[in-house]
Amino acid sequence: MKSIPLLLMGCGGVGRQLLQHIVDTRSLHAKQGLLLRVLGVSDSQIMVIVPDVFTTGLTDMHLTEVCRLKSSGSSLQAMNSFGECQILKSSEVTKRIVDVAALLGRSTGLVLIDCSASSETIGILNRTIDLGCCIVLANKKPLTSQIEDYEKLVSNLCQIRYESTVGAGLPVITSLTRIIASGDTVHCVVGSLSGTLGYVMSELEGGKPFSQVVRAAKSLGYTEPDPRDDLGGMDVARKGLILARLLGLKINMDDIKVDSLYPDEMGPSLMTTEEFLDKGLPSIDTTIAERVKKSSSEGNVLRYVCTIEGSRCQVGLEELPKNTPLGRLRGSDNLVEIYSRCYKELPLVIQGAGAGNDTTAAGVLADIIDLQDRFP
Ligand SMILES: NC(=O)C1=CN([C@@H]2O[C@H](COP(=O)(O)OP(=O)(O)OC[C@H]3O[C@@H](n4cnc5c(N)ncnc54)[C@H](OP(=O)(O)O)[C@@H]3O)[C@@H](O)[C@H]2O)C=CC1
Ligand SMILES: N[C@@H](CC=O)C(=O)O
Repeated sequence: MKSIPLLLMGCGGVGRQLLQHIVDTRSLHAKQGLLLRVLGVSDSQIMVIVPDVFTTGLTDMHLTEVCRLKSSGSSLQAMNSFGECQILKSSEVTKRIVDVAALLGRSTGLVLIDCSASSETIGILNRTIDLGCCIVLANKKPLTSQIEDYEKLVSNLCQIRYESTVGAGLPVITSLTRIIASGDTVHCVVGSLSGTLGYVMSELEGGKPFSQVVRAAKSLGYTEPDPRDDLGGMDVARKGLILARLLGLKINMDDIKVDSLYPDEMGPSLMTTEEFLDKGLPSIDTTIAERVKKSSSEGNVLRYVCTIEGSRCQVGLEELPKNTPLGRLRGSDNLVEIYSRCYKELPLVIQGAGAGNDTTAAGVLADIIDLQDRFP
């Protein structure tokens, strides 16, 4: 049996669902000769880790308890009632991850998984890569900071997978990587890359208030921890930047034109997320409803579109005819059109659920399995 040791950073909606998928697919993976050995799990405060990282892993009972505690809002500290686990404070976590990476990187191998929504993980991901380990990301932030960090992270493509950062479980990165590897030239990528904004825009067409549909998107697990990341266009811009960099553009976030759906005075430095949801959003319900009504009266719909063409990447709200592929999009579906030498008149189209814990965690799990040849 091939054993793949894993360390997971981030135990929110996606991280917990990943643990659940790992437990649920034990017999499937055993038939394929694979054992996913979860050595440790961390959130922003605590890491739970096995003392012997060479041979053991957290049991399925441990993993289920981690999910139960985090879902109920409890601290992972309560895992200390399981004698077999070590509990580390956040100040001790980085050192332990690096120690484990140094021990396992060039022996059994290790996959460090980033299901956090933090930009603080960049340093540890880079050090882990240097120690010969693999990384799998759902978190877009490490890939969308300065170009030097991005180039370091992707310097050895055998060690990194990040499919879920764009399109959740959809094969967007894989498809583009294959097209590029074949020598085909990509001229343009255009699409709706936000499950949240896709859901919000199509629900608004039914006349529901903006504030209500944003709350629904949050409870369905589509939004970022702070939905302003979605509504302000930053989350789509990050996905656009990841795709643009994959296409070879040496650009940073500052080079992307981003349209926001909420005004500056509702920004994160001026109100909390709860204030934004309770007071900020309802105050713009009418403005947004009028915008939707106006576009509908002209036979159009509003869609939040990302376009990468030449050296330009831009994201923003566009009025599109109802009867176009993007105009027909419903719910959290993403749609990506890739125009290249081979896909010239008719693009390669990738469409499907683009957000949600289940599909995102499935994408992360598939990335882990895709790395299996790196393990002895
Ligand atoms: N939901 C979706 O549809 C998709 C999500 N993603 C990405 O997946 C990631 C996770 O999303 P989601 O699960 O919804 O987010 P959540 O906010 O539910 O979870 C984030 C988790 O990360 C933990 N965390 C924060 N900082 C750190 C840190 N420095 N080290 C370790 N853990 C940390 C948080 O800890 P604590 O619990 O203590 O707060 C929390 O457990 C995000 O980056 C998101 O962009 C990508 C594609 C789709
Ligand atoms: N908040 C994101 C989740 C996936 O990246 C979205 O709505 O698409």
